[in-house]
Amino acid sequence: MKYTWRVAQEIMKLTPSVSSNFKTTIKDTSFGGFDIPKGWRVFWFAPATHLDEIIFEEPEKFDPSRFENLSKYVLPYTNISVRDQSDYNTKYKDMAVLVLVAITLVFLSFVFKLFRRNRKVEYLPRGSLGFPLIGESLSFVKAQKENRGEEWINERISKHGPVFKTSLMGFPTVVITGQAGNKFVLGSDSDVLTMTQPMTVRRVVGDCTLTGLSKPRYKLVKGAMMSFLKPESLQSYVSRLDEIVNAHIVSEIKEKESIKAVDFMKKLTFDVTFTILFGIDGKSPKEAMFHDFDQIFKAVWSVPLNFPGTIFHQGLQARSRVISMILPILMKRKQELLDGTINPRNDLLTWMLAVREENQEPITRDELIDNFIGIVIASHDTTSILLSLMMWKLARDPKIVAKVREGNHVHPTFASSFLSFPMYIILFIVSSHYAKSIISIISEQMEIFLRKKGSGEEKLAWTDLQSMKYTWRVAQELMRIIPPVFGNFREAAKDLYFCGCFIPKGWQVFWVSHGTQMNEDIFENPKVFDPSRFENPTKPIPPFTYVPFGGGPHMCSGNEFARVEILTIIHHMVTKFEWSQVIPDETITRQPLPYPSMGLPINIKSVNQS
Ligand code: HEM
Repeated sequence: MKYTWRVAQEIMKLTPSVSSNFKTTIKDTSFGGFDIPKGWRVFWFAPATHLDEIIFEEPEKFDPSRFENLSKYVLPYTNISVRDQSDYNTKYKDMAVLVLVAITLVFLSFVFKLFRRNRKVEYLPRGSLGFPLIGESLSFVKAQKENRGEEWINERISKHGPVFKTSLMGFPTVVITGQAGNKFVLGSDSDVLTMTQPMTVRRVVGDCTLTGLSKPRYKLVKGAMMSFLKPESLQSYVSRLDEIVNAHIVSEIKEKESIKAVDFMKKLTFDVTFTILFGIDGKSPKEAMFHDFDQIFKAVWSVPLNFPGTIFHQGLQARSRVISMILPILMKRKQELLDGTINPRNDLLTWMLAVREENQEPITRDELIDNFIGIVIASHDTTSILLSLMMWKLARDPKIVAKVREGNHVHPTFASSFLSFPMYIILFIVSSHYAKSIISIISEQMEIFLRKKGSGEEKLAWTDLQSMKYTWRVAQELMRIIPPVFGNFREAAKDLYFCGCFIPKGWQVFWVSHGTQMNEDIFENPKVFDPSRFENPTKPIPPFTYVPFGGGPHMCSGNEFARVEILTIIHHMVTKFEWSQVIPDETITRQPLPYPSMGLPINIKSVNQS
C-alpha cells in the first residue's frame, strides 16, 4: 500500500495534524552558531520546512510521488509530522500542560467575575424587590391614586436611605432622591443612563420620539423644537395666542353657570397647541384628533393586550387614524415649502419639515409623525393639569376673591393697583400665605387689564406676560408642592455606582421631583404654600433641587411655551370670571398626573369688566 501511504504523507506535509510545539533544553547547547542555555524552551514549526521550496519542489502542489525517492526529495527532519515519532510522548505532555493552563485561566477568570459580581451585588441599595413580577407596583400605583406617592417614597427613604431598590412596572428599580441624585440621573448622558419608555408608550406614541432617537438624530429633532420654542421665537405668537384663548373662552363658557374645569382646560390647551404649534386651525380635524388623542392617552397607561375591545387596541387604532389625518397635512406643507408659499416659521410642524442636518438630511416622516404625537402627549396633560390646579387654588376662597373684587369697584380708577390701598393693606395683614397669593394674582392681573384698557390696547403682548411675575410664582409654587410630573424612569446602560451603591446594567432608575422640592433643608417650611420663595434673589434655589421641568440634557423643551400659555389663560379667566368649587373638599388623585378627583366642577359667572 505504498501509494496510499504516500498520499497520507503528502496530506500531512500540506496540513500537518500537529504543526508546532515546544521542547525544553536539558543542558546548555548550541545550534546554527547560537548558544541555547539549559532550560530554555525551543519552538519548532512544521510548515517552515514543509513549504520551503529549497527542500520541496513546488511545495504547495499536491504530489505524493515526491515520497517515492526519499533520499532525493526528503531530507531528514523536513517532514517532521511523520519523522519525529520518537518525540510524540513529550510533545503531547507539553500540549496537555498548555491546555490545562488555558482551562485553569478560563476557570479562574470566570470565578473572579462571579466573585466580583457577588461583591457588587453586596453593594446593591437596600430595599425590597417585593413580589415576583409585580414587585411593589400595586402598592405604588395605589398610593399614587390616593395622592400618597410622596408618603410611599418617604417611608422607604426613612427605612433605607435616599437611594433604595424596589421593583416597579415589572423591572427591578433603583429610586434615587436628593440634589446629588437628581444631578446624577437628570445630568447623565445616554451612554450612562438611557431614557426608556414602557412598551405601551413605544407602541402607541411611536419609536422615533426624542427618547428613541440616536444621538445625532436626537440633536437634530430637539434642536428644531428648541429653536421654535425658545422665548425669542415665541414672542411673535403672543397676540395670536391671546386671540385664540379669548375666542375659546367666550364661546365655551360665556353663557354657562357651571363647568368641569379639568375638561375645559384640556380642550382649551388642545386648541392652543394645535393652532399655534401645529398650524391646524379647522374645527373638525381638531375635534376628531381630540377624541383620538384621548384614546391614545388612555392606552399609554393601559395593560398591553392587543385585541378588539381593549384600551390598548383602541389606542393603536386611534394612532392609525391620527397618522392618516396628519400625513396629508404634512405632504401639503412640504409642497408649499418647495413652492415658497409658506413661511417655515409658521408653526412647529412646518419648521420641523424645513430644518436640515449639516449634511442636508431632513427629519424623516416617521420622526415627524412620532414627535408630533409625542409633543401632544408631553405638553397637553401637563399644562392643562397645572391650569386646573391654579383654578382649584383660586376657587378655594371665594370670600377673599369677592373682597378683592370689591376693591376694584370702590376704586376703579386707582392708578397703580386695582385694589384700594387701605383695603389691600388690611387684607394682606390678616391673610394667610395662601390668601395673599390669591389677592396678589387678582391684583396683578387686574392692574394689567386696566392698564391695557386705559391705553386702548386690546391684546396681550410679550411685555405684559413678563410683568405677570406673581402669577407665575404661584404656578411655580404649585409645581413645587404638586409637581405635574412625579418622576420618570431611566435605564442603566452599564453597571453603575452611585453614592456607594451598585446599580446593575439594565435596571431601571427612577428620579422623583418632590425628593428635593419638599426637603426642608432646601425649601424652608416646605408644606407652606409660599410663592414668595421664588422672588428672593439673595437666596437663589440651588441647581437640581427644583425640577418640575426636569433638568440636564432631557429638560422639558416646552417650559417657556407652557409659561406663556398658562399666563395668557389665567389672565383671561381671572379678569373675566369668578368661580367657586362645587365640591369644596375635592381631593387630588394621581393617574399618574395629579387631577382633582372629580374633574373640578365649578360654579362660574362673568364679572363686570367696565
Ligand atoms: C406645565 C407643563 C409641563 C411640565 C410640568 C413638563 C414637565 C416635563 C418634564 C419633567 C420633562 C423631563 C422628563 C425627564 O427628564 O424624565 C419634560 C420633557 C419634555 N417636555 Fe415637558 N412639561 C410641560 C410642558 C411641555 C410642553 C408645553 C411641551 C411642548 C410644547 C413639552 C415638551 C416636552 C418634551 C418634548 C420633552 C422631552 C425632552 C427630551 O427628552 O429631551 N412639555 N417635560
